[in-house]
Amino acid sequence: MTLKVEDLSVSFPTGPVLAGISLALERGEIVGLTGTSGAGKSLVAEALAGALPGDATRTGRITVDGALAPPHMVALAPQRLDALDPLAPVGRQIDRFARLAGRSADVPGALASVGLPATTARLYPHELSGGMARRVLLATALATGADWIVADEPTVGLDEAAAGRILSLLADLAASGRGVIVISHDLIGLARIASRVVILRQGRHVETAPAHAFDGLGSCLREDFSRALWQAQLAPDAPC
Ligand SMILES: Nc1ncnc2c1ncn2[C@@H]1O[C@H](COP(=O)(O)OP(=O)(O)OP(=O)(O)O)[C@@H](O)[C@H]1O
Repeated sequence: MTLKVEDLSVSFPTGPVLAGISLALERGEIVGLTGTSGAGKSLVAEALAGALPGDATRTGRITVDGALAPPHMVALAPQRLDALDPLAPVGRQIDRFARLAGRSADVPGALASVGLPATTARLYPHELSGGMARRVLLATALATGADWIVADEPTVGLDEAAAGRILSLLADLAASGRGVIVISHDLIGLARIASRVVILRQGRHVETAPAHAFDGLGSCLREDFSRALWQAQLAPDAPC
């Protein structure tokens, strides 16, 4: 099965912010989405999940195997941890998301699929570590039963070890047959788990590069902008 975004554009009353974005994703695959701050990554995620702000106008097609994707086909694990309701225990929030998607929730199952014990269901968001909160956001997305998951900056604010565990978890989700889009500024992490990385700049598509192009100084990347983005992340002792 293939999820396709074709010629996606988004504008607000203040003007256009995304134009002509296209990407494709297979089940079992991870595609990365990156770009500088404000490039439009979160808006792509929100468009995919049918969660754009009310004053946004969207054009373009989002399809699965050629048919328009119905609501709840793509589940979003949002960037902001405050997307979690501070007044509700984790289990109730997972249950709420599942019901919104018309499913009865398997809360322990959703928690287990992100490597959290069933007892996490009783905790409130303020009792979670950053890594646990990221996992809970993924669990709410998985509880909807969606085959397509968008994780928006799932490792931001985490130390290297916790970020590595989240990336492994996303790889496991893809290995279990889901299609996963991972939005991140961490190109090194993305290149490790994604097959391709889509690069955006100021609301426009720059290039879609295979993961192996993020190597050395990025000489296999097509665009100067992509190379600059990649080189900015290289360790100071990288070969020159
Ligand atoms: N509700 C809105 N009304 C008007 N403009 C908006 C709205 N939401 C986002 N934008 C604009 O759309 C552009 C893209 O925003 P978006 O949040 O998708 O960027 P991003 O690439 O995810 O950035 P970051 O990496 O900082 O999270 C920005 O210029 C932003 O100011």
